[in-house]
Amino acid sequence: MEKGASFLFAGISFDKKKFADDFSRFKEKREIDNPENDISLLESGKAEPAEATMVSASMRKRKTRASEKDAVEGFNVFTGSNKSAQTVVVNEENEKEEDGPSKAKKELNRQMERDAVFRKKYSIHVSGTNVPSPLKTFAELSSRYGCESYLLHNLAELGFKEPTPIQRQAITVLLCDRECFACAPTGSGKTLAFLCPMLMKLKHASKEGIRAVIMCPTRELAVQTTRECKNLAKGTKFRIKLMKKELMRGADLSKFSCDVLISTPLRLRLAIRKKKMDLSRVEYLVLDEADKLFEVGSLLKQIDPVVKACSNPSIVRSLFSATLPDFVEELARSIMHDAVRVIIGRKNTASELIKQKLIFAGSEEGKLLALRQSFAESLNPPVLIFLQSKERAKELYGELAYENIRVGVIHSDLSQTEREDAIDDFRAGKIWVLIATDVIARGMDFKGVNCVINYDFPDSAAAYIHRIGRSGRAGRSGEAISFYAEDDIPFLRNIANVMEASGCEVPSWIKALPKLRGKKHRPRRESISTKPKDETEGEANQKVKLKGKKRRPRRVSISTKPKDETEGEANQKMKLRGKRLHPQRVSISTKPKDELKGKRTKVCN
Ligand SMILES: Nc1ncnc2c1ncn2[C@@H]1O[C@H](COP(=O)(O)OP(=O)(O)OP(=O)(O)O)[C@@H](O)[C@H]1O
Repeated sequence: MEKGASFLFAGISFDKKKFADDFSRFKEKREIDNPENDISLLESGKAEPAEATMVSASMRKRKTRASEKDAVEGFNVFTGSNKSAQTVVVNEENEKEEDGPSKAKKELNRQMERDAVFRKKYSIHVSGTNVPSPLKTFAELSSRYGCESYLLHNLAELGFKEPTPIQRQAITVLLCDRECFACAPTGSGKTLAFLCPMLMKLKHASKEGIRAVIMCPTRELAVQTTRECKNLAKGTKFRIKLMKKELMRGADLSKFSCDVLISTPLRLRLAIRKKKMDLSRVEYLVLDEADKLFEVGSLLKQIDPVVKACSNPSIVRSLFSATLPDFVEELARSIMHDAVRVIIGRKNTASELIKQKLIFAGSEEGKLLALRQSFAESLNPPVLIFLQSKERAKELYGELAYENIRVGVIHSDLSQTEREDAIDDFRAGKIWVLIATDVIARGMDFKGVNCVINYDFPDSAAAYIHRIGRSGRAGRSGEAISFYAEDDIPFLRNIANVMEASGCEVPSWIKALPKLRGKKHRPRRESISTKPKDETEGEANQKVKLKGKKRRPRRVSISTKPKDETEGEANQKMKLRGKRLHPQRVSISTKPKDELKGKRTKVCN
């Protein structure tokens, strides 16, 4: 792990003067703290004032912090829901030993048993102390947490009838002011799992600084999350802002305020450093695709100062991803306060709704042939094709652009507008096959992608899970095809493990391959292009410019005549339009011209 990682989430100091209001509230709440009441309120699942539920949870959190317990207290990681439930029961019994068995305690035990059964049904695994009961229905947002009617209305408008497993658990955890790191399969509704409690916690629009921050690893994902957040907040006055270039043009952002700010780490870091953006009032911080953000390298360096700048002591931080490697868990465990870990199904597995296939293509040439053949046999758009670099994406685009397929390309060399256009066109069905780099491999929600093709083998199991997860979303089925060549064989086993874990068959010879750990697989690959390099690049660039125009490619002339001659004829023809056709024809005669003239003269005479 990089050195900088140790600073993550650190540096939070409480400025009592600046936060005098918060401080006095904090004091008040501590005075009325009563853990037993908290738990029975939380776990009963009955209608109760939202305020009471949330306040009690936040009190518990603050009490834990104030008592200076170990920061990771309560992390019975991998112990599962039953055991954590037991832990709570034992703690409760110890605390109230002298009171003897009470009705409330019995009810609490029963509730915990019910929760355990419910969690098992939805493959929800939790670790941490006093984990709140999962949601049974969206209506409980109102009955248990007093959510505003606009939210239930918007959920219904969006067609969401019942919560997905991650929503059932993560929403209640966050509503109880508990920090949370969550791992759930791709396409399982993680976005709503953090947006919904965030809007509920913010309650109403306010102009007091920046109140919530969501960090996403790519601009595309930030745009999508902003749109989803606005959809969910329809009918409210919440100011939901995407951190755009235009916003950065402001000379000083120290007074900038909004309810929700969605950004990539780089923009936000620049805004803090160069434009004095103030994040000290942020109450809610989400790191979406957390493992990507924590990847050692540039992103980690960018999020560190952002996380430090979010210095509000009451902040609730959460991490979400479909893949949660051990190093991210360790980092989260060591830095978050009394966090709850929520895992849906098995960690780091692909969605079971995706039919996965491996195809041996031998060489680059073999891949192109296999792709063309599969399109010829059956093309079932929308299809996404992933390549390992923008150069290769351009090359494949150069090969497919003039075939009878509506194909598009997206990579980091395109402008923001061109990238957004490509995504919009793909969503609208104007593009059937979208060739892409990993820039859209994570988080992007394209409804109904039928097939994902890994033209280039993914560089890790996590990359594989995210790429293929663009299909098989929200309960729909999908297909994933991965081409592999000789070079990829040593890396097959990692992917095969993922396939097997999600119920796909894997040949035994692949399972017998030696394990490879921690290595990223990005081999130097031969060019895809069957054309000279300059030509391919030129065409790819030209195509991007032509987007939206009629497709009339420059074709090699059919004419066998020199160019000038052909053009001359064409111009002449244009002039003659509407005149009678009396073309000057080449003489039929095989005799010399003079001789012929003489003869004609003769006849006439
Ligand atoms: N409760 C629900 N009922 C039905 N559909 C839902 C529900 N919640 C979310 N969805 C839909 O499911 C799809 C996937 O959701 P989302 O993009 O949040 O997945 P995700 O888990 O974040 O995936 P990824 O790991 O790829 O980022 C979206 O189209 C979303 O509108």
